Amino acid sequence: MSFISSPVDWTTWTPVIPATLMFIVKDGRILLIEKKRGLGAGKINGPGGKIDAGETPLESVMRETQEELCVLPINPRKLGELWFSMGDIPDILCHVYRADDFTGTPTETEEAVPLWYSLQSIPYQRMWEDDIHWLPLLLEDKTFLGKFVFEGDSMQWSHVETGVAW
Ligand SMILES: Nc1ncnc2c1[nH]c(=O)n2[C@H]1C[C@H](O)[C@@H](COP(=O)(O)OP(=O)(O)OP(=O)(O)O)O1
Repeated sequence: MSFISSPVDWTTWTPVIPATLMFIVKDGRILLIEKKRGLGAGKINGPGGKIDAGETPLESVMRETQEELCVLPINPRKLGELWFSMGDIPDILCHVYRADDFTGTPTETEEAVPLWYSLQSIPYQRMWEDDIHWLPLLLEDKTFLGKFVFEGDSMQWSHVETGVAW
């Protein structure tokens, strides 16, 4: 089923789970992960995860990137937010960061396999369906707000605006 107008009233939508994503872009390549467990296991994504109680989004994305890949982003900046109405699981608000450098060596952990891709060969077919709607904006250094309605793994509706001030 596809909707022309949103099946969700975003003016009253209330996220349950705050989360983060980090994309490190360096020398014409992007550092992604193959997620080994949890929500989205088997998919390719950026490192990130749920924000712990008492953490800021920035603290969380630094911790998650260190835990999942053993690297620390340098000068991260927030470029986007993703609002996910998920249907069968609690709704997620995800803060999206970009960094252009890092310290450490990307290393496989219990949670993730590090994968470098050239910016011309990002594997969108192995990623969440929404990613192709906003990751190109992040690569252009543009800010964005994406709103997505999912049923299971299937995206039912999407809207992305750019030029958002965070
Ligand atoms: N649709 C979509 N596109 C892109 N990215 C995501 C989604 N849905 C999502 O949930 N995500 C991202 C947001 C988060 O970075 C992860 C989900 O976090 P999760 O792995 O469940 O959180 P952790 O804290 O690492 O997991 P546990 O430690 O609880 O296992 O996916």
